[in-house]
Amino acid sequence: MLHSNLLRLVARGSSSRLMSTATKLTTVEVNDETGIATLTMNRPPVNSQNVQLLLDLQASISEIENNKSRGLILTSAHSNVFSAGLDIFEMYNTDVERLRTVWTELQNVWIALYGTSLPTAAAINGHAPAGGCLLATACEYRVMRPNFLIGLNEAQLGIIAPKWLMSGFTNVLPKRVAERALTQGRMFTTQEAFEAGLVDEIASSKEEAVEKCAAFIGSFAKVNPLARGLTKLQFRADNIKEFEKIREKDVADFAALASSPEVQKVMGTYLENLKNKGKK
Ligand SMILES: CCCCC/C=C\C/C=C\CC/C=C/CC(=O)SCCNC(=O)CCNC(=O)[C@H](O)C(C)(C)COP(=O)(O)OP(=O)(O)OC[C@H]1O[C@@H](n2cnc3c(N)ncnc32)[C@H](O)[C@@H]1OP(=O)(O)O
Repeated sequence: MLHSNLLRLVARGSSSRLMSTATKLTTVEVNDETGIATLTMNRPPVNSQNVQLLLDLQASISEIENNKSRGLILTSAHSNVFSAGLDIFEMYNTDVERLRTVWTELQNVWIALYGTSLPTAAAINGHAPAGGCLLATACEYRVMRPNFLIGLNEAQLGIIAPKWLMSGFTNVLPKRVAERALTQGRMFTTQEAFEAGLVDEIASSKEEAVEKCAAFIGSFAKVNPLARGLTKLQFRADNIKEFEKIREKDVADFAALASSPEVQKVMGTYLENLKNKGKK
């Protein structure tokens, strides 16, 4: 008997296959004509990154690498949020072990996406704060729908993001612009992000964003994939090496910080504000 979690191929129109991964919060769809895989985050309402979503993202990235797709497009199933970043509910009033797991899995997703030799692009079809921006900037190319916000807002929350978490961001922006944005905890509108170079193109719909991402990935059609991938990784090697050196200490530092009464208090107030916002 075929278990529903087994890799199954479901016909979707004439030219794409929905490859149900052994996961529930992400789906992978491979376009048969282009060979490009679309990885969709689907954790309503805002794709907040709990441990399960982080694990599912890792499984989907591995699946796409193993099924010989030509590239990966990351997007969201929701109409106005790409990803709200880490699930703050999961980090609030919990034990240190859980916090260690959250952070370890965030690191694992980042390194899987940032360090893949496959061409990657993000179709940002909604807001992308904090961990949402982290995933988008781990990709090589970004296309965003208008009138949304993207950025690393940690400084606004009184939190210092580690260097690896900022490295995709600092890769794509001039140093001075990145420093100012990170110290301000600035959230860029789509237009501002485009003008600064944080996103590469603006698209009026999710479909158009995915098409533009596919065109970017298609631009490598005539390039030797091994040469392309190794060249990409040479650009990223310094950040990856630096991250590998500190990754365990980084987990310990995060768990200590996030479990401290001061940061727990910030989280509690933040969650209250988020809930009250919904009531207004
Ligand atoms: C704040 C403390 C963080 C603590 C970290 C501690 C130590 C860290 C040290 C260093 C590392 C720092 C790295 C952090 C990485 C992160 O990703 S932290 C997460 C930061 N994310 C945000 O600040 C985003 C918050 N959300 C929003 O701004 C908005 O929700 C949105 C994404 C712009 C969408 O707006 P919209 O109007 O569409 O929706 P709502 O705001 O009404 O939300 C709907 C629903 O979803 C819940 N929700 C939203 N965001 C989160 C979240 N990040 N985690 C969990 N739940 C979230 C919200 O509460 C609503 O729920 P409902 O009221 O039950 O419907």
